[in-house]
Amino acid sequence: MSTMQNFMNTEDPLSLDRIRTVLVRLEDTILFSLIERSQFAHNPKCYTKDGIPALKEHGFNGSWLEWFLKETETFQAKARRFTSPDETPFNSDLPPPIIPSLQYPKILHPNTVNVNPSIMSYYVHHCVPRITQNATLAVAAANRARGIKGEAEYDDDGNYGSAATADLEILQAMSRRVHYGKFVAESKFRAHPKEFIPHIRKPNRDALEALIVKPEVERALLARIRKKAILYFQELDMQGEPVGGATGNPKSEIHSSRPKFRVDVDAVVQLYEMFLIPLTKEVEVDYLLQRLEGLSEQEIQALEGNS
Ligand SMILES: C=C(O[C@@H]1C=C(C(=O)O)C=C[C@H]1O)C(=O)O
Repeated sequence: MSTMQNFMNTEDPLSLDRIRTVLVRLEDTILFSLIERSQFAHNPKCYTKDGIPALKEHGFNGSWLEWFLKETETFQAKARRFTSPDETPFNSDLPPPIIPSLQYPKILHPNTVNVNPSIMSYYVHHCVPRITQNATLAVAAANRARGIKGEAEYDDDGNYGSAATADLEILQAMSRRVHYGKFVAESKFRAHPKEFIPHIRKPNRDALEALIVKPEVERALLARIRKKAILYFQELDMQGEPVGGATGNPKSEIHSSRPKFRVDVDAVVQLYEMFLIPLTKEVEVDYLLQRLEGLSEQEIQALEGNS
């Protein structure tokens, strides 16, 4: 489903149920992109400023991933990706679209909320090492078999382009997911503006968070993510039988009781529980704190009267 269908072809773009279906669909995008990235080793030199010396020779002063992101977002900006209110770029100095922007309905209040630097930092330092563990250990074993020991090329398989392509899919999907919190916040605000306005006028993050948090939705989400991760990540052999799991087939040479997973299931549940959900709530509160900016006292009172 294209971004446009989220806004242009729906009678109620701020229906909380509709917004939540977008978040559910993004779960699949994120999980399958994590599977793609998990095929390649950590390749830590792709994430450090001087990891790939050729970049500086080509005038870029950043990491391989940052270069990949800048080049990709530059093209996407020309193709008007970032005129959509649900896309938030990691780079700021991007060119304008070469074709006219689509006329999206004015749904969100003008805002400057962009938490992509936090997404990038968490992804590079906490996510990549964990989701690439299987491939990294396989590269290390292959290197040891060739007599390469210790630090030398320990967790590098040279797949810098393929790994960065998967990194971008994950980063842009996580960014979309987290910044969708703006639509969630707008929907909740419009439903009960009178409840929110006092805590925006006199900024109170805790009070605003108490108004937006839905523990039952979070519990259901985490249970769903664990089920999806177990289903999507389990390794199957050519016959579609679980690898490493008890198959019940006496001929199977694999009788260990622990199935093998391409990506660590707990890592993905924690990605949501420890990072994506908390950051989405931060985005909701950050957005709400900007929700009255530019409105006259009369406009604010009209909002209060409408609730
Ligand atoms: C996104 C929402 O707001 C909050 C954030 C959630 C999340 O990040 O998954 C889930 C429930 C709420 O605590 C929502 O209400 O759906």
